[in-house]
Amino acid sequence: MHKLVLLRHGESTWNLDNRFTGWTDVPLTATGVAQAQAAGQLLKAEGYDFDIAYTSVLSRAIWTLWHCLDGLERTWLPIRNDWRLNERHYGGLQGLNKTETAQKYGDEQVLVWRRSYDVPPPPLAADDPRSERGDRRYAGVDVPLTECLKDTVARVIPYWNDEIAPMIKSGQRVLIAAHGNSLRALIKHLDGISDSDIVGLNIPNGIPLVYELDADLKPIKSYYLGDAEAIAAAAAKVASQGKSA
Ligand SMILES: O=C(O)[C@H](O)COP(=O)(O)O
Repeated sequence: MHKLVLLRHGESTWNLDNRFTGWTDVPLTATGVAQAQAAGQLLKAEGYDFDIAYTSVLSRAIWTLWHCLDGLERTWLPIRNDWRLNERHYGGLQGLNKTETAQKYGDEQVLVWRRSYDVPPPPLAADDPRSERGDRRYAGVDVPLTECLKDTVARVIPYWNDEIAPMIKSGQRVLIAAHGNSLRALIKHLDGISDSDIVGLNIPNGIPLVYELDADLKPIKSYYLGDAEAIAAAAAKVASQGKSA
């Protein structure tokens, strides 16, 4: 049996402001730092240890991983960064307030943009100053102008299959610090969640999610570490972020 731990980054400044973030590179808040440290300490207290960690190329996930590894007393572990673990690209919504967007376009439209499997938000124009094209960390990458979850699945799962899954199968204990929607993409794949049911999956910030996997990496069970009520409340809060009132 293998154990895989998934961790959504701690609260970011744009989580706090309730803004669509996507590939925008925003920092953690003090709360986000504390969540990441606490996640590491909790993992340590529960007896978890790791051999390698994966994260995206976005600072909020990277710092979450660093603080978590600090809490775990494992700052020396090897880390692999890859853009394919980045948050889903939120297109022209990046930077907009989620409540204001719902007031303008309606709750239903915002739910479609946030949670539908195959409807992307409106794209950024290629010359929009918000575009990450030209950012040197993406040299050689066909930087998207928007993505639906299906597009995110199409980059996360090849990375999982080619890089992370073989590592786990070889016996390495893996920690992944990533983002709400890149983790939703991975969880959809692991748990075989349908395109319609994935709409209801919301991942709270900074709480370790453990997957127990069989030899073929099929989930045996999965669970968050920590207080179940607080975790359910945090997930419900994420779900409601795109509502007009
Ligand atoms: O990119 C963002 O805005 C968040 O990290 C995830 O947002 P969502 O829960 O609205 O998809």
